[in-house]
Amino acid sequence: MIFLETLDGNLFIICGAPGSGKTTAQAYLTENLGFTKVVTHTTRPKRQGERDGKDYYFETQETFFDNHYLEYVTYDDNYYGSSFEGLKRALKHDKRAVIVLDTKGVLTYLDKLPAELLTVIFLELPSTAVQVERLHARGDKKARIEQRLASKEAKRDAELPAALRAKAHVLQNAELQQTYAKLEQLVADILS
Ligand SMILES: Nc1nc2c(ncn2[C@@H]2O[C@H](COP(=O)(O)OP(=O)(O)O)[C@@H](O)[C@H]2O)c(=O)[nH]1
Ligand SMILES: Nc1ncnc2c1ncn2[C@@H]1O[C@H](COP(=O)(O)OP(=O)(O)O)[C@@H](O)[C@H]1O
Repeated sequence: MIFLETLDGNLFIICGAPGSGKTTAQAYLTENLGFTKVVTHTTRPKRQGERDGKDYYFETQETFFDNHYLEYVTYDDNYYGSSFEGLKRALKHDKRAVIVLDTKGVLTYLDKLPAELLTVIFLELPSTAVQVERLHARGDKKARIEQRLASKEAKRDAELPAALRAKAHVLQNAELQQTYAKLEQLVADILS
């Protein structure tokens, strides 16, 4: 059993709509700013180029429940969950970790973990047209994009939920270098 009160350090949580740049922002934090990624678990099929244990732990409907979850959700008909072990491992490493969650998961984290541990970033897209363009550019097929954007979870996460307004730092992800600069500034503000 892992006790949540024994966790300390800084956990940055990134949320936002599909294609808002969550994975891109997370990679910037891990590759440039010394963060460790919390790898989460999912039953969704691997996208081209994704690797098991790096992008996600890819699970089947059967193996998904072999893990101990701090929380898990259904998103567009697949399970996604973050394990106690993964979180503890990432924070132990250098006490600066980053996780990508849907907004329901963010609310659970705010409920279960000490507030001083958490920084929440909500990424905003300039427009729906840009969102679709970026999902195409990532290699998602038209039918997949349509299904994903029609899901109730994607619709919910298109805008910052009211319950997160007081806590989330909203970052518009338009021009990428500017987004990176905003991330650097936020990290400097929080960690200094
Ligand atoms: N609550 C929760 N959400 C997760 C977890 N892992 C990923 N997600 C979220 O699941 C959603 C779908 O992720 P993904 O299939 O990678 O699609 P994407 O948003 O298009 O990159 C995103 O909002 C992720 O933030 C998790 O462990 N818990
Ligand atoms: N500011 C940006 N300008 C142009 N392309 C971007 C920008 N941010 C992210 N992308 C690209 O958009 C696609 C979706 O980004 P991704 O990080 O996978 O989003 P998410 O994880 O939120 O679904 C990727 O191909 C990524 O390289």
